[in-house]
Amino acid sequence: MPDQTNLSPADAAKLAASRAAIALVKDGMKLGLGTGSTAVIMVRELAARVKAEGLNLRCAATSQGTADLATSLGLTVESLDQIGWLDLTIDGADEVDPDLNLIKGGGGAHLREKIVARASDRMVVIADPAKVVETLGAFHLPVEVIPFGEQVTERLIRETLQAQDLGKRPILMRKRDDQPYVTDEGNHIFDLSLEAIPDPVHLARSLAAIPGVVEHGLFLGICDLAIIGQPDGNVIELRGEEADDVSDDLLFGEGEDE
Ligand SMILES: O=C(CO)[C@H](O)[C@H](O)COP(=O)(O)O
Repeated sequence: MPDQTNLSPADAAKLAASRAAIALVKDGMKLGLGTGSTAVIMVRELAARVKAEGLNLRCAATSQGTADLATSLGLTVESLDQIGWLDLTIDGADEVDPDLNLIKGGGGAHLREKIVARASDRMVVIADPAKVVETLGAFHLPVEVIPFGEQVTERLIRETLQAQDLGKRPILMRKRDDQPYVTDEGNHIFDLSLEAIPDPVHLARSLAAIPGVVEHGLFLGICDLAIIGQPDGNVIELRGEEADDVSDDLLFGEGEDE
């Protein structure tokens, strides 16, 4: 297992969050495994615990990359439909706000991530402190679109943003090696630079109503608990109503008001 002292502060925080989340795992559970650098640390830690304790788990992965990693480490990975419903999903996030609303999809997996999270009794987010924000939107908002007619879809997204006074900044097609990034489902991603999203519910509803949009990266009311790791190995848990006060401490320092 990695020694916390040899890690960057961000990785040490991700490791602390991962270990705290894995402590919630019980023998016989059906688990959703997230995607991203924090999820990679979590999957490695989980595999080590399964090996050490002989736990019997069934896992559904949120991306092919996570499925490959988990399988290579000896975890039992099945399709979501084979498992049916999950006890717990553990995943990273790009942003977490005081109401536990999230932006996800920095790793391009938010479609499967949202399906898996919604098919879980509990979704726990693991993150380093940089992911905690007061208002969502500084991180670009990923929107997965069907390639057919994607320029029309882009136009409809732009009109939606303009109608909500969010339309002044660019919409970029995500690229890899100068080619459109292709998701596990064969779709493309537009990244919306918005700075701030004052009304995430309104934006989420409008984006979901555009025909070529498959899924956006706003996860609203889905996360039950956010475990924010600290570089010193401690964690801070944000849950439901308490999240407001605790995330103020994370954002502004303990005891300080906004
Ligand atoms: O949503 C995701 C992938 O689609 C990731 O959870 C998110 O991008 C956070 O990634 P990382 O742990 O590498 O910061």
